[in-house]
Amino acid sequence: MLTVSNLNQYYGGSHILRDLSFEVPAGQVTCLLGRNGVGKTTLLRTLMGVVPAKTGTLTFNGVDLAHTKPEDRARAGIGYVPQGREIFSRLTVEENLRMGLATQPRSARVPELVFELFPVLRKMLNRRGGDLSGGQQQQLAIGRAIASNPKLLILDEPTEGIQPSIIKDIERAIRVLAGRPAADGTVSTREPISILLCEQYYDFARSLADHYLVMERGEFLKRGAGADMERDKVRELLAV
Ligand SMILES: Nc1ncnc2c1ncn2[C@@H]1O[C@H](COP(=O)(O)OP(=O)(O)OP(=O)(O)O)[C@@H](O)[C@H]1O
Repeated sequence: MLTVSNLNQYYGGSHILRDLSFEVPAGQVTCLLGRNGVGKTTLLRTLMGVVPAKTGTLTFNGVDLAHTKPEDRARAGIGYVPQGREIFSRLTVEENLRMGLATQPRSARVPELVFELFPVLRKMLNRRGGDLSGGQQQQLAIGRAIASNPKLLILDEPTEGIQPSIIKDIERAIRVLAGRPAADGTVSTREPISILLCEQYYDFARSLADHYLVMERGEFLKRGAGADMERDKVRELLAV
């Protein structure tokens, strides 16, 4: 479980994250929603240590990570799929996936799970990242994060600019990772991964969320159970 307390973040003089406290419960899907520019990406980058938090505490499974580097957080079991994917366009798919093994023992190999979730990546192992479609690159970015064997996976708008068929694949992958039953009723025997999913696509978030958080101007405007998103009129809160 990830526990965040009184987190504050600034860009220069702008107060971007305002005293945020929340939890990402183990083995569940927590969706972070909010309009453009409210601070979602800044929050995820702060959780990952890409930008250091100004104040606040952050513990992951009881370990204080607030003053650690991104690689330490990755080593602690936090995987990150950044907005815009940030794959290496000149490296092959296989080399990109192997980047995810950087925090693993030398003998580690790309887990079979990556190819089970995204079979297209196996077919394209020798292609350069830059030659893949946007949707395939998103699958590669998620695959790379899974290769690091995370206990918590943080995804920043994985559906942004992605075609519907690949959105379906990504949704299915998140379900499998979170230990939900597949369409045929089978359930993976793997330990479920906790998911923190930042999204603007309401229906996608709604279909996956155990919990939701709605952000506005660096604060949480509303939070609750995924099952209550309709009742709580979350869709209206995201409308421009
Ligand atoms: N590196 C930066 N330097 C200064 N200001 C920034 C920087 N990155 C983001 N901001 C500003 O911080 C605020 C929050 O941005 P952020 O990207 O976290 O929002 P967001 O909710 O993720 O939006 P989006 O959905 O568009 O990515 C915005 O006003 C943005 O202009």
